[in-house]
Amino acid sequence: MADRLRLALIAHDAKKDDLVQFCAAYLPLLERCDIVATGTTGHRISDAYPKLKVRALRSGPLGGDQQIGALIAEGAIDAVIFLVDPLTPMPHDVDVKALMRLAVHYDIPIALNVATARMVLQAHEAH
Ligand SMILES: O=C(CO)COP(=O)(O)O
Repeated sequence: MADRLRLALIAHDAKKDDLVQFCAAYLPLLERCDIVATGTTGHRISDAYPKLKVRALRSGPLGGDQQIGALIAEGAIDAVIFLVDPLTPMPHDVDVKALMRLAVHYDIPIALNVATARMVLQAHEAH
């Protein structure tokens, strides 16, 4: 693993506020991460926390999930926090599935809700 945690942050629309709030609790740790995010999520995080280093890719429905999947395949991501909305059908569901499939295949921790996201960052903090 690289010195700085290379963290992917993604949230569906109904979960973006939860992700912004979640990040508030881990700002010192997140300041030591290289964060990559899907477009709208990345801009929400950057606007809320200008000190964080966030690289915003395409919006999820326009290829952002696929870009993060490709980074996973290249070995460029250490962990994914992806707050998914289980109640809303998504036009880009296949892209979301593909990202999850690659995270599973490459054995990259992927947190799909806040409870697991806490565990992922706490495990990193403990190192
Ligand atoms: O749709 C998403 C993930 O599937 C998130 O994309 P945005 O961060 O661009 O909203």
